[in-house]
Amino acid sequence: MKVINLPQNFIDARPILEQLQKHGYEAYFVGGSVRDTLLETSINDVDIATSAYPAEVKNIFKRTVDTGIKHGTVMILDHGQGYEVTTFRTESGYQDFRRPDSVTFVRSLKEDLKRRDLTINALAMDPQGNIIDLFGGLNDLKAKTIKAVGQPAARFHEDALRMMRAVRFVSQLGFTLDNQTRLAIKENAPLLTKIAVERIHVEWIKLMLGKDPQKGLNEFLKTQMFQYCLSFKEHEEGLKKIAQLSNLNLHSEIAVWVLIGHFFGLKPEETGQMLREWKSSNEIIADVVKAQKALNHFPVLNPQVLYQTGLPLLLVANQVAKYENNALPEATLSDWYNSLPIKSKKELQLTGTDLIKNLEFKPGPQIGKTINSIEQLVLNGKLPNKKEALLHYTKTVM
Ligand SMILES: Nc1ccn([C@@H]2O[C@H](COP(=O)(O)OP(=O)(O)OP(=O)(O)O)[C@@H](O)[C@H]2O)c(=O)n1
Ligand SMILES: [Mg+2]
Repeated sequence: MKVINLPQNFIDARPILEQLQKHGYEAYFVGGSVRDTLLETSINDVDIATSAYPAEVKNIFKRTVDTGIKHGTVMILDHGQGYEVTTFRTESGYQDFRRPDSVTFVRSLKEDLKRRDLTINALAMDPQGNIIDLFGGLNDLKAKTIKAVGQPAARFHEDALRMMRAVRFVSQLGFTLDNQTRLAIKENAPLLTKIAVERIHVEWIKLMLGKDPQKGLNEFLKTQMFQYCLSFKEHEEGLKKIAQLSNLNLHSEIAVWVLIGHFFGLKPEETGQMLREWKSSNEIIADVVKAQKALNHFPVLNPQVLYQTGLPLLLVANQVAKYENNALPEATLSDWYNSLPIKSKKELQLTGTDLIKNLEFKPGPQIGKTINSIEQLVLNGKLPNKKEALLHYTKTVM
């Protein structure tokens, strides 16, 4: 099989492969970019694999950087943008179920592809676009099957994260999990506890934002992987409810966690606590907590809630509200928000300095308190947002 119209990323990288070939080595595109090209979806970066050893690669090109030399990866800068080239390799050991004890460079493409996770990820493509399919990847792409290369259990012992990757691809591609692969995941699911939570997190979000998250979630449940992902083990019912939602179609990580917190029956602060275990950033945690708080008010939103949440997070909460039939038309939500007299404190036409200059306030807590009260009055339409009026009110009433 040959890809006729190679995407531009491959064409740009082709001189690197050709130069390796000119020196007598093999060089191929491998991994996700080949898979996605065959699926006719867009690609980002291309991975290049070669029979040349790292020292040999460095001899051929003028400008290289040792980005992962121990694992055989060298970055080549000769052709504008940097390209990572990795020497064919096999691995051995895997005592920690995460990474090999040792990496051995080899000259054979087959040896390299054999230790990759899934058949659809074990395809190679030469610079002319010819596909090299040594493990049935093309067939599985056609049959829409997610299947481990060779013995599934062996692949999962090499890197237990691959079990999550398999189910993530079920969701992302809408493919079906091969039976043997599913069985092996079920047997080896406890190995997930050996994997850094950050890595599981990435796969989990990709799963939830995939094109068929229900399908991915059902496999996540069926294989029992959820039992080994932090507090998910206590929320089988919540996960099942989510897996049964129709048209699950979220657009952001924040929406994913708001939905989860909501269907797990957690209070916003408890969702925040769960996210700390998942090692989310403070920024994401704050946004999720805010959006879930707003969700609890839907579909009745007073100015206070609109103001505190902000439009982007209101729209996120609205996405989740859909699954409780509480959602508002987005235009209505935007209109409500846009008709707020002020969107932030910065827009308030009265500042602490005004109070000091005009009303002889002394620096101290009283200033903040006054500004907060005025902010509330303006927000609720009780006072116009005009400096004169606000000063006058402060002077005569407060
Ligand atoms: N645990 C892993 C991770 C990666 N790979 C191999 O390395 C390639 C590149 O890995 P990565 O970029 O992480 O994944 P992709 O398959 O490219 O998927 P994505 O589109 O998410 O980048 C994969 O296709 C696969 O051949 C693997 O065998 N086992
Ligand atoms: Mg990739």
